[in-house]
Parts: sequence; structure tokens; C-alpha cells
Amino acid sequence: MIPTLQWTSEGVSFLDQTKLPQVETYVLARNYNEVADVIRNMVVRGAMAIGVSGAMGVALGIQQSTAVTLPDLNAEVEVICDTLAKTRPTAVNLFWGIAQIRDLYNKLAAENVAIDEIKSQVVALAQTLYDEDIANLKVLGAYGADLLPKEGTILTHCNAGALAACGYGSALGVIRAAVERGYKIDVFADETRPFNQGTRLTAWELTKDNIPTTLICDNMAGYFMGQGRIKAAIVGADRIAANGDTANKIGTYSVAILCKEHGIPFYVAAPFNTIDIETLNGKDIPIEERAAKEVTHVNGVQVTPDGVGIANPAFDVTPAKYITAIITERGVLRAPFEESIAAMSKQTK
Ligand SMILES: CSC[C@H]1O[C@H](OP(=O)(O)O)[C@H](O)[C@@H]1O
Repeated sequence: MIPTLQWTSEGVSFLDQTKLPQVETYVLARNYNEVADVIRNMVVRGAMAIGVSGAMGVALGIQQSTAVTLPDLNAEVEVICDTLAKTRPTAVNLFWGIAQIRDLYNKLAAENVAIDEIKSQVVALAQTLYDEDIANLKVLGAYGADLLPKEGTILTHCNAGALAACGYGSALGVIRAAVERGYKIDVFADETRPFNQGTRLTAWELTKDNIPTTLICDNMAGYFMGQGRIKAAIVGADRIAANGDTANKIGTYSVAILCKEHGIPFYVAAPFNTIDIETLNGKDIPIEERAAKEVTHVNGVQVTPDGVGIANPAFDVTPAKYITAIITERGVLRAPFEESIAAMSKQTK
């Protein structure tokens, strides 16, 4: 299994995704501020992975606190949660992960539970969230595999794989589940400029698993769809609004429109905690703008002239009307998404 992140006795260990595929190396975050740094710098990235990282960061901060009274610890927990919440704005899973630990903390603190007991319970919960992430994605993968063709090429954008989660992956989890069933499928991976999650990460993890993969530049998808090569597209998600509008890696919207034009199914695969029912539609999803250097530089070398303007939105929003289905561990959602999402939100699991 790919060790994207792991709780250890010394802190949280992260596979450094900024160094892949050339070097497989690990970063140990020894305190919650260092966890915030690795999320911000995308040493760890992907909605599910940063959700559980956020939870582990809060748990680590509480575990390491030297506060001896609950009022002092309460104040520290606020700072810890704020620090982690300010790292990346779009993936709602981050806020979900932080809230899981904060809610347990608040409950135990309100019951006046001893600080040592609180520490052990929040750490245990962070580890449970890690296990549940993998278990949920395996269930999601099985639902998704039911929708894929038994043979042919599947397009994906960015990396919604084991590297974007605690393991297995969402979009790539569906592909893994299909391959495990013996489907004769292969993957076209968009390179996903500017951070190159497709080039560096999807290509790395799929070839490691011997899943046949062809890397294409972001502007090639339409060409291959026109040739009839692509049978379906599947992507992950960072935040899904109550009406089904979906924020995902920049370029996803273009892929969805191309799919519509060519009559190709366009699937979103995401655990249910990616759905944000408080956000009514995609216009209200905050879109992260990242540093210009991600666009101007490739492998540390500047490829743009000095003085040119740079825009670097990290995500776009695909309107629900372009989405064939949203695959979750609770089942498959279809249009009208307002209704199917509302109904599924009422299920406890
Ligand atoms: C599991 S969803 C993965 C999702 O995360 C990516 O964003 P980033 O690499 O910036 O964290 C992207 O939107 C992927 O689809």
C-alpha cells in the first residue's frame, strides 16, 4: 500500500508528493504547525488526504499541549484548528477532518473529562478516520466499477488516487476496483498543469500497480474523444455543492464539456464528506489561487518571460448538468442532484 500519511509516535509522517516520481522520501511533521506547512506546501494533497491530515494535525496539537486546565486547553484548540483551517480553502474535507476532532474535544471538555483521557480519545479518533477513509473508498470503488465499461480507455484528470487519500483513492479507486474484477481497461491521464499531478502522481501510482496508463497533455483529451478512444471520464472532487456543482482540479470543467459534446459519461467519485450541503451552488465555493511560481517555473527553471501576468486558480467548478453521476460510498447519485443529495444526506451511513 502507498503510505501517503501515517500517525507515528514522533508526529505525522508524509510521503513527500512534491518530490515524486523521482524520489520517494518522507517528511515528518513533529507538531501541528508543521502539519499545516505540509498541507499548505502540498507535500500532502488531495481532498481525502488533507481531510485526515487536518484531523491528525488537531489531534497532534492536543496531544502535545502542556495546558493543565481545560480553559487553557480550549484556547489552544481554537488556535490549532484556525491554523490548520487556513492552509487550503477549497477542499471541504479539510474542514470536515478538523471538525471531527474539535467536536469530540468539545464534547469531552464539556463533560469535564480528564485531559490525559481527552488526549488518548482524540488520537484514537484520528486513527479511526484514517481507517474509515480507506474502507469507504473501497466501497465507493465497487459502486463505481459497476458503471464502467468492461473494456476500453478511461480518462482521468489530476490525481484522485491513493496519494490523494489514506489509500486506494476515489476516481482511481474505481479504476482499481474495475481492474480487480478483471475489466480490460486502460487509463489516459491528463498531465494536469501546473502542478502536474497527472504526470508525476497518477502516472506513478498506476504504473506501480501495473494498470496500463498513457499520459496525455491537457489539450489532447478532445482529440482522443473525437477519435472515439475514450469510453468514460472519471475524476475526484474537492467540494460538491448541495445542487451537485463540483469543484475539482482546474481543467475538470473543460473535460466535462468535452464529454458532453462527445456523448461520453462523465463521473465524479468522492466520499460523502466531500458534499457540502451548506454551500447551495458552485458559485459559492471558494477557489484557491496558488503562487505564480507554480506556473512560471518547471522543475525550478523559469519558463516564462519576466513581467508577464500570471493567473493560477487551482480549481474550477463543473456545473451539475455536465455530471452523469456522483459516486460515493453511500451509493450513486444522479440528477436531479438537489433531490438525490438531500435524500442521501438523511441516511446516517
Ligand atoms: C481526492 S480528490 C483529489 C483532488 O485533489 C486535487 O487537488 P490538489 O492536488 O490541489 O490537492 C484535485 O482536485 C483532485 O481531483
